[in-house]
Amino acid sequence: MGSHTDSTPVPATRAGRDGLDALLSRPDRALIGLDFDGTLAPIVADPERARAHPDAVPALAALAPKVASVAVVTGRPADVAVRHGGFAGVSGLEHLVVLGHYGAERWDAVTDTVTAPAPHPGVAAVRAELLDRAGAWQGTWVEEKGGRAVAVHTRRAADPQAAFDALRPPLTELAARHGLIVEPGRMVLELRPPGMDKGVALLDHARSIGAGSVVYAGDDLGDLPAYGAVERLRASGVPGLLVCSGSDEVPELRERSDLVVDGPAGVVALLRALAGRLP
Ligand SMILES: O=P(O)(O)OC[C@H]1O[C@H](O[C@H]2O[C@H](CO)[C@@H](O)[C@H](O)[C@H]2O)[C@H](O)[C@@H](O)[C@@H]1O
Repeated sequence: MGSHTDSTPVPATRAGRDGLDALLSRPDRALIGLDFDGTLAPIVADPERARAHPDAVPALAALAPKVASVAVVTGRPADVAVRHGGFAGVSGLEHLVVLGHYGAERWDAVTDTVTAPAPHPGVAAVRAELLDRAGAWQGTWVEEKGGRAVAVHTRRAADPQAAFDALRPPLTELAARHGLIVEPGRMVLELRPPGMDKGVALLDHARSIGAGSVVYAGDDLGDLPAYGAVERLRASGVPGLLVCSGSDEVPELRERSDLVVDGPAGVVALLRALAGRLP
């Protein structure tokens, strides 16, 4: 694990230190990718009340003009992440990109528009079946994600992990019957279309801007493909730094990261430190 000092925390791995060095020496070629929930926004019991850490936008606005690109890569619909993040119309974030629905959607600050594919018909079908069963799983809550996915949350159940484990097989069967996949996350099982993930989204964006280095920070299982993308980039000679916004809920991410920080407050401190190190 990296240790925090007053300045930039030090990655625990050689690859991570190379990624950080590359960012600091050529910031104009650096891509900063950030997950939203659990990374920029503290986890809360009600997903509709999740908001970016109060210092996140100022830190991003200080860093973004100094690097090639800052992209928020999230499972949320892009417009929801923009609203909950407070990302629109911010000086310094004129070129922010939000890749929503695991990269299926894209919001560009410069135009303030979202581009998205047509909704998958399976989503309406599973939504109808889930609403039929409303109340069957006590304490769970169904999040409707703009007609493009539905997520069953168990955080507010009496035993969140037991509810998650019990629901996973029937939801996997339901998703498969309608051509969808289940995306497991922190006390959430999301039913969504296949074919896109955060790794594809991050890699496409990195290639489209010709990134010379990549930093990616995440906290959840859905971020593992983005970690994989950074590892692929490293293998092709593009240095990268994997940051874990630490929690006890997802050890898989912590184990693959170069640097663990203390949740969204730690991510914000890192962003601020990076901005402070760059001209
Ligand atoms: O890719 P992300 O930006 O991390 O989004 C993943 C899911 O995040 C949200 O759920 C998570 O955050 C909630 C609010 O803090 C929390 O209550 C829940 O337990 C977490 O799983 C969001 O509601 C989902 O739609 C996202 O897919």
